[in-house]
Amino acid sequence: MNFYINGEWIGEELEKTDVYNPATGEVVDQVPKGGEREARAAVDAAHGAFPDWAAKTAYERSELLEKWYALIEEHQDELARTMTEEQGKPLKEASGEIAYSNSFIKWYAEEGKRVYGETIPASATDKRLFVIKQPVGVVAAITPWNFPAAMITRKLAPALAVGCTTVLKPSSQTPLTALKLVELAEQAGIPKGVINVVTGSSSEISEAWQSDSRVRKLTFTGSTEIGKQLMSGASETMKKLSLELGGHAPLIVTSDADLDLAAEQAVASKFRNGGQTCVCANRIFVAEEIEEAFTEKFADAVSKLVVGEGLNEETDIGPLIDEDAVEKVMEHIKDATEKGAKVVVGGNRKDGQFIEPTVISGVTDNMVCMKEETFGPLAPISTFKTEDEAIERANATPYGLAAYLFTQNLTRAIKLAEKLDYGIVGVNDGGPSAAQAPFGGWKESGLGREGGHQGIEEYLETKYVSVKLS
Ligand SMILES: NC(=O)c1ccc[n+]([C@@H]2O[C@H](COP(=O)([O-])OP(=O)(O)OC[C@H]3O[C@@H](n4cnc5c(N)ncnc54)[C@H](O)[C@@H]3O)[C@@H](O)[C@H]2O)c1
Ligand SMILES: O=C[C@H](O)CS(=O)(=O)O
Repeated sequence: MNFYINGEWIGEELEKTDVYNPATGEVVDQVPKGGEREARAAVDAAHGAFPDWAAKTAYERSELLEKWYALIEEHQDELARTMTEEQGKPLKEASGEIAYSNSFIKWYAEEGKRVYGETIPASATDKRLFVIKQPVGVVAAITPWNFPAAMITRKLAPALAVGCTTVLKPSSQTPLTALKLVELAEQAGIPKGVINVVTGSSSEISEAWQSDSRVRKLTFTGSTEIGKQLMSGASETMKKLSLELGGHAPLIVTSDADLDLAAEQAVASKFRNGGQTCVCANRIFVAEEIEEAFTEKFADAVSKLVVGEGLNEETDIGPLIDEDAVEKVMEHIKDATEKGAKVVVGGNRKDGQFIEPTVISGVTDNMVCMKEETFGPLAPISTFKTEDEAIERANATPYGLAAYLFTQNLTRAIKLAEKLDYGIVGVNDGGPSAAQAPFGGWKESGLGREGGHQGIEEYLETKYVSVKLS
């Protein structure tokens, strides 16, 4: 597949990069290896298209987003298959992600029509004070491999809804889903230059965009390490920033939790996308008096998860994205067991890039898996004696994206949720993410929000207008 700049599919003449199927190692397709020249051409296109796109009414832009939404619905199966082939997640999850990604388009097609300003009572009779909201301008978006559709529409939908134009660099490991989404945007009639996609050298492309003063917003989803680099680069031209970064979610099971629900939701949170999800439960804290009962239920459910190629209907756990990811998970397991943790389920690497869904118990905070984002199918269980201990340990991390809490006591739920230093807290809910709600992290998990009415503010500038009457 080629990439898309100013309404043209180009890149045929460029060197190509292979896109691999992580389940089989086979080459699925190739994409052009773009660089600085293509990155600048994309900004030229977006900058040129901005005035006309911003001048449309929110209703006109909404109609085009709705057409895009309808085409994605129509092509959901094809998109899901493409995602599974390039990212590895089970087809049922890929279909779910397409629907989730499309929900952002639907939500922001409407939300764009509700960008309100305000009037402010003046302190002088000959003045009128107004606040208006205007689109930021050209937006650069850089996205990760683990959610090849949702991480893109979670940015493009609000940006387009308010009149911004965009340049996008998807992960070089999973560019095909992004390119197919943009094919459908073109078919929907979204004008040339409004969406531009470049595949290729991350550093060359992002450096070109960071240094270009015409790019007024950088929105990045990925690791905290890269996010910090981009934050620094964006400061050169004072771009608005949205950073959706790494997570290290605690999942706390209190003594009065519904253990069947807690086990079910812990499996859902931990093993979605094979654990390669920023809001996955990474550390499971269980009240010591119910450790045995919870671990039995949780381990029993984990032992039933089917590992295999994502295109097989019965698969629950697909491959990890690459060899580095496999080695990281196996290192976390090795480190923990060498320090005294016990393998309750799994623990072994299978052929290729597959790892058995793994549960370890007797975990202590000196183990690497309790300090670093594992990003794979490893569930470490550690016990706690008091709620204060659980909260203190849960918060003892530079990350602050998602946290989970299981209790049947409403007062306890509210009080503990308020004490967790995280941007997202699931109470008896392992899957809180939704287009209508603000998704984002505290501390080193990021800046800004995606989703909800908060998510549209990221693409708007506020302007205060003071009128002195004659
Ligand atoms: N908070 C969230 O919403 C969220 C969502 C998904 C993933 N993540 C995080 O992303 C990470 C996994 O994704 P990943 O491996 O793709 O992350 P990554 O940071 O390695 O890459 C993310 C994107 O940045 C690009 N990139 C890599 N190096 C770059 C550089 N030097 N300059 C500019 N761009 C560069 C990559 O090509 C990719 O497109 C995990 O830490 C996960 O927690 C966070
Ligand atoms: O991996 C990160 C995604 O943002 C997770 S979610 O699908 O939005 O919950």
